[in-house]
Amino acid sequence: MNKGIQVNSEIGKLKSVLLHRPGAEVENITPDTMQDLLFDDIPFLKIAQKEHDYFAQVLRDNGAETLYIEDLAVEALDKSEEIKKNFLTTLLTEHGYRHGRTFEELQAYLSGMSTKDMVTKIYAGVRKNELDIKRSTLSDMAGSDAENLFYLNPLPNAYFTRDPQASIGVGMTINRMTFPARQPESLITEYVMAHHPRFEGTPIWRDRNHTTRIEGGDELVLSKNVVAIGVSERTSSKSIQQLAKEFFRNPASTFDTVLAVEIPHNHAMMHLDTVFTMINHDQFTVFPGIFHGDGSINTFIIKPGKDGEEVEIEHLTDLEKALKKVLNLSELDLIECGNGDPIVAPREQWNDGSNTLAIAPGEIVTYDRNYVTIELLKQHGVKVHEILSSELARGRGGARCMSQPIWRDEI
Ligand SMILES: NC(=[NH2+])NCCC[C@H](N)C(=O)O
Repeated sequence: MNKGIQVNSEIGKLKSVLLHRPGAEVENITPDTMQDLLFDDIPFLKIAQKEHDYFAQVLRDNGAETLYIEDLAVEALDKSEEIKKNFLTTLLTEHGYRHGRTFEELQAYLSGMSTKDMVTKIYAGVRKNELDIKRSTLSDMAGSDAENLFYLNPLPNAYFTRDPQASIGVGMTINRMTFPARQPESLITEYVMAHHPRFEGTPIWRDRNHTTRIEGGDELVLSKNVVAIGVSERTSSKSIQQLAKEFFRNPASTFDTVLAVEIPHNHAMMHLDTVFTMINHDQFTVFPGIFHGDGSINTFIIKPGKDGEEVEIEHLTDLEKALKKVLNLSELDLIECGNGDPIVAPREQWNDGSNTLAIAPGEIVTYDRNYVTIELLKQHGVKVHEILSSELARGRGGARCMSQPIWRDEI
């Protein structure tokens, strides 16, 4: 077992990875809550679990240790009664419950369970009909709160373990998530990082106590010194600049370059990794829909500042040029999702055709349904492991989104 974190690339052989097996939370999505819960449909849980187990098996068969974050959370919270209590208090407070009847009843209900059941329940959500709380507050009887059937909403996005945090180098960012539906997920990461013995002493580049937001799907480790970050629906330019400064300042960091890439702000492309992933030293997938009509795109190379400036920023509008520059490459192979076809590319992107998980240089895991992109990848010499995707894809995330590497071999 490797302790701590080692992720100095997107492509080094994958040795350990964090997953979350979709559970009862997925069955707590309804047509009315779907949008707030960031889903476009309701997956069939039994099949989603089968598909997820298959995905995990492919990773194990190829030499990766699979760790389930829900298990690590139980181990971390079981370290002491106090840790468990603080976690619950914070969770409830962040949901807006402060000392008072509901707070106390929820606390009693959840802390009366085994830690495993409690964690499972927190993912699944706590329905109002599970507790018999006699309340006479107006918010329980009128307005939008009264319509909500949950005291604690389900966390159906939790199987996208990529997003609540990001492993970068020897450390992590623990992320302030954009939407309330996902904010509790990074609280779970925070407790795992702080209290699980496996992660003792791990540097935290940026914690979740910020007002500016960032999500792991936007954070790509291109090399030991370069991180690419999407300026997206989920990640703001302010967070990127703050994180860049931390990389340049913190002696535990080896990163001296941040490449910010501005992508369209919409649900189909909520993170950079839905339109751009790294496959090999010089190979990437890219969705052509991110380029402006003239083929340009805003990219910004951020470096440590000189002459008292915080940082130095160079603006380039050519992605290929920017990548060559930061990675010191003379040639680059950008492989277009759906072969750039105006129907196939957006169709396959919608189901994460550009979202690949590299498990070694030139070797990836990706959804089977995106067969046009897969064929093209093979023509470009990429070794492809196809995984099942009927139900998992309904959450708008693919193999990279469903995995948080914590150890990769150096390349
Ligand atoms: N790394 C990713 N692209 N993750 C996809 C997350 C999808 C999820 N439904 C959300 O909207 O948050």
